Amino acid sequence: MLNSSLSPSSTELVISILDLVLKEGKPLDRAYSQHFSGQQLESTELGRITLVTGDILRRLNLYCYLSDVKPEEMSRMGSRLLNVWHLFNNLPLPKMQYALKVDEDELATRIAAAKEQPALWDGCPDWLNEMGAAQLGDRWPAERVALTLPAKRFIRVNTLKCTRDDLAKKLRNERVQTVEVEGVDTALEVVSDSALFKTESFKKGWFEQQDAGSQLIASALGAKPGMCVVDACAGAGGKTLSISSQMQGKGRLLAMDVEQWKLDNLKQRARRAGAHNVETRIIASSKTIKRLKMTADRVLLDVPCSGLGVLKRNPDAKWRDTPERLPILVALQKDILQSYSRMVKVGGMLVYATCSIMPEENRDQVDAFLATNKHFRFVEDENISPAETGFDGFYYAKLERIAEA
Ligand SMILES: C[S@@+](CC[C@H](N)C(=O)[O-])C[C@H]1O[C@@H](n2cnc3c(N)ncnc32)[C@H](O)[C@@H]1O
Repeated sequence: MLNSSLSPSSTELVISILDLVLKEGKPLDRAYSQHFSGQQLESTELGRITLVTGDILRRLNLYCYLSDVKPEEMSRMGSRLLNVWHLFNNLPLPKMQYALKVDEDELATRIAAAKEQPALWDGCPDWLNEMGAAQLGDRWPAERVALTLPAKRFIRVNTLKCTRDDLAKKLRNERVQTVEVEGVDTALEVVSDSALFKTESFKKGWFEQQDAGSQLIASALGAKPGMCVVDACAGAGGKTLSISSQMQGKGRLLAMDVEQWKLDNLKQRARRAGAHNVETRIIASSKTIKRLKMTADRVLLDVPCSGLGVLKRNPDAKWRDTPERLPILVALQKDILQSYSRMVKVGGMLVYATCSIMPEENRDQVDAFLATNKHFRFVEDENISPAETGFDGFYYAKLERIAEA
């Protein structure tokens, strides 16, 4: 947490960002770019602003309750919420020109009352608390707490260009301190407060920012040089680039998605990373998939999901989302799994993955698929738990195709 108060101008900036996210529904990353572009802010000050904004969004209902401010009232009442945030974190009040006062006795009463309500204390909306408890039972409270913590910064070494040791040394020379992540060979955790994307190492494509859990999914695919691999929900290619490294840039790696702008972004990243075996293809209709019937040694289905495993990185999502979205996503995941699994050849492997911790999107989907697709066999699965690992939350299951149909 901070060891000194925010400056008045940074406090105002936090309030404006919160207003944009909570009143106008802007995703947090876009609200940041809208407010930061054109500002001459030091990277440490940027870090402090994002830290406070992120913490407020991770426990928004708690801070709203403590300050008696509604989320949609930020522009008018946000100064009181920011004052409460400072007091709650044992910091002197920021010296804002105009700020609503806080009654400290009332605040103490509200803190005591909030401590009695675990979901409120952990910044969890009621619908999510009910869903988590229903789906995860005893495991939910620990996950709820873990999703309230700040996300760690992980990077993935691009083994097409360097080793993990080379990268750690080079970053040290650029004043970025890292530590190795146990159990994830390609990951480093960034432990200094440095501007990563301005480093030479980044410009040369030596690393990508990627959560350690996400790196585990790409390696579960077990792609090898010379194979034919399809990453069918590739997005902007976080996992595609990781897979290309595993393949040492040799063989065919087809990255597909329904959104062309994401694939365009992926192409740029692949160029910087030297991932020359990546080919992109838009999924225009079911024919795109049919044409690839039983051609792939490996297929990754990193399906669209609720994102409920990555809430510490995207805390704004839990205040925008509703429980009604889940069944729609579950139906889409089911369709994708059924239809895209056709691309796997006999003896080939399918990895189904999500960035959710909810069984309904994970093991339940896999069990339902296996019940009607006897030509696939279950190999293994893993729940990557934020509470147990400190990573974001993910799930993957590995399925082998054992017959034509
Ligand atoms: C979880 S994201 C993928 C993230 C990406 N694999 C990565 O590591 O950066 C899911 C992706 O699925 C895509 N998608 C949505 N519907 C799809 C469909 N019917 N077929 C293929 N991809 C789809 C979305 O555009 C999104 O990019």
